Amino acid sequence: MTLTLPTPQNPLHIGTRGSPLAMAQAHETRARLSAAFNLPLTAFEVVVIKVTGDMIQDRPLKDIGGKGLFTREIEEDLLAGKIDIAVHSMKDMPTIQPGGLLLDTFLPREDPRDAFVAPQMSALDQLAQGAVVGTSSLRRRAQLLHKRPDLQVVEFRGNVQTRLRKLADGVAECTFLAMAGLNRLDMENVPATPINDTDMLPAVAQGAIGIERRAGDADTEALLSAIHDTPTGQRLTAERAFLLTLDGSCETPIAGLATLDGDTLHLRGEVLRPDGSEVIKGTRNGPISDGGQMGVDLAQELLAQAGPHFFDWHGGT
Ligand SMILES: NCc1[nH]cc(CCC(=O)O)c1CC(=O)O
Repeated sequence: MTLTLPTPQNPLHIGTRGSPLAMAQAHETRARLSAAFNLPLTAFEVVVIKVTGDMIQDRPLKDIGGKGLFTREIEEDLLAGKIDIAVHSMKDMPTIQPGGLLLDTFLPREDPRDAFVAPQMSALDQLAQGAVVGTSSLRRRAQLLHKRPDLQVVEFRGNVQTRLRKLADGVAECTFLAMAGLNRLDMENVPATPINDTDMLPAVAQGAIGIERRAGDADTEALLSAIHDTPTGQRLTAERAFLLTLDGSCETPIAGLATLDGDTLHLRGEVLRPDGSEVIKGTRNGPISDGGQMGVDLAQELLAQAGPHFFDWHGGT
């Protein structure tokens, strides 16, 4: 079977959200595909798709329906053939894809850590008693309150640029962003300090870009296999199995990170009560090929420790 390559006359359509970070990720995907097959950039066309999550900026995500809001329209266009691939931040992706779609291509992972972002400070312990911190992430909020119950957390939605503007306007004294986003947008001028993953365990899949395709589209499958990063895929297999077993939704603060050392995969995971009052953590080490099962096992261990009432929280505030 021969592979039909895209051409400027018949380009491959790359679907993405329109945020600056999403656009940077789509253009990175395009550059990698063009380089892998020695094709002109014009053999790939970036198609911007409006998604509900980007249009509603004034309400917390958990009130308007959570993660799927950033992907539904894009996945519909992919299934309808309006685009051929969709580029996503893996941390925003549900663990199960709609029928007919596969999400199994990953670009080399960026720095998975969170960054502490504040104009005058470089670490959390410099924040005064009772300081106001801005984040819309339930995970970051719970992790912060666990360490510093004195802090006041205010909702901070929007893309990287919006959040930096709120910080400049004095809405909060600091905020938290993924290092990956800052690096991909070349924002060296942002006052950001990476936080050790031992101090703040990142979200599952943070820093990883995933590319979704239609099942059965053999040409696209062959194209994507040329830019897939196997180590990133191995790490995400463990982290996403952990998330899936915990049934992670936007309402449950969950963190997880896998790292590789030779043939060994090391997985750390934690679940928190949203108010930060309790954290349950665990680790697994094993052969890389067991990553998925290690994710399941670790999640089951944490669920057993948490007991039936740990997750009894349904927003309200
Ligand atoms: N939820 C928004 C989102 N999705 C992915 C990233 C950052 C890039 C990444 O983790 O790949 C961000 C912004 C942030 O958390 O600062």
